[in-house]
Amino acid sequence: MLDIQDATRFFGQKAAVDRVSFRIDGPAFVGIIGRSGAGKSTLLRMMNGLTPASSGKILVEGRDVLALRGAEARVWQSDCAMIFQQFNLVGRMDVVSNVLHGILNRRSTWQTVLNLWPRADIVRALEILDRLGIAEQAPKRAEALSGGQQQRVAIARALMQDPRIILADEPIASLDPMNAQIVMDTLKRINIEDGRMVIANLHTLDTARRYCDRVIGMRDGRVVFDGLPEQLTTNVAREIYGADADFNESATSTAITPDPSPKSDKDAEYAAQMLA
Ligand SMILES: Nc1ncnc2c1ncn2[C@@H]1O[C@H](COP(=O)(O)OP(=O)(O)OP(=O)(O)O)[C@@H](O)[C@H]1O
Repeated sequence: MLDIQDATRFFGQKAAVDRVSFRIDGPAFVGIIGRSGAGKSTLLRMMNGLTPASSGKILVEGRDVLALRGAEARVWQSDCAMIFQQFNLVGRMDVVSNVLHGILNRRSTWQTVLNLWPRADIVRALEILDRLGIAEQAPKRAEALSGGQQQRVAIARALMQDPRIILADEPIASLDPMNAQIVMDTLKRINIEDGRMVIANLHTLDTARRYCDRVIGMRDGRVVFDGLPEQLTTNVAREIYGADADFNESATSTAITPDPSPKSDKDAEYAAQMLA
């Protein structure tokens, strides 16, 4: 379904992404790991057209999405929704409007300016929020929510697009362990229940092992590992990170320790559901 062939991106003389090739056939949950500057974000941004490629192809069902322009490129962008570390919500806007922004490019300018949305779209946005356990937050300003709740709103906004692929760039890097788990569980659930492919840049090995069907390791713009989570041994990780013998995995851990004061009862309830 997704076939990346020699994807390359130069910034000046430096190849941030250097002849990356891999293929993902089904709706897998794929993690991309590697140290800071390895090229993970650039690769994800190339996939959905935010960063143009210098060369290479990204074929989706045989069509090179790197070559798409104008309306076709926008259709592709809504087919592969992106989630960011900093959520990228409009903080002063209410939650449901943020979710509706997922389909902003399907609206006319005057409808957008007047903030007019068809009832069916509003109902769908509320249904998605309900599915993610945050329906009661719908009328609140996005900036009033906890980080974990904001990331779930960002996931809801992505789902509003009804994408085939969700690209998540360090989706839990700004979250505490409990909220990180809720967000990862949410992405996993969407992957399994909806059959949407998820590709997530992750900075912690235990998260990659726990949630991913496949892990891709990048170093200096190149793919240096592509395998199953159980093949991601400490030695392999050391190679990917270019670390020396005292490389300590626990430094990258997001292991959950019981949180005696969850941010809200709803969060705790949602976590319990997810963990059940
Ligand atoms: N817009 C840009 N202009 C110039 N150089 C860039 C730009 N974006 C990324 N780079 C460079 O490309 C390389 C890869 O960066 P990238 O952000 O893709 O890495 P990363 O693995 O996602 O790292 P991090 O985890 O820190 O985000 C880095 O050397 C970075 O400095």
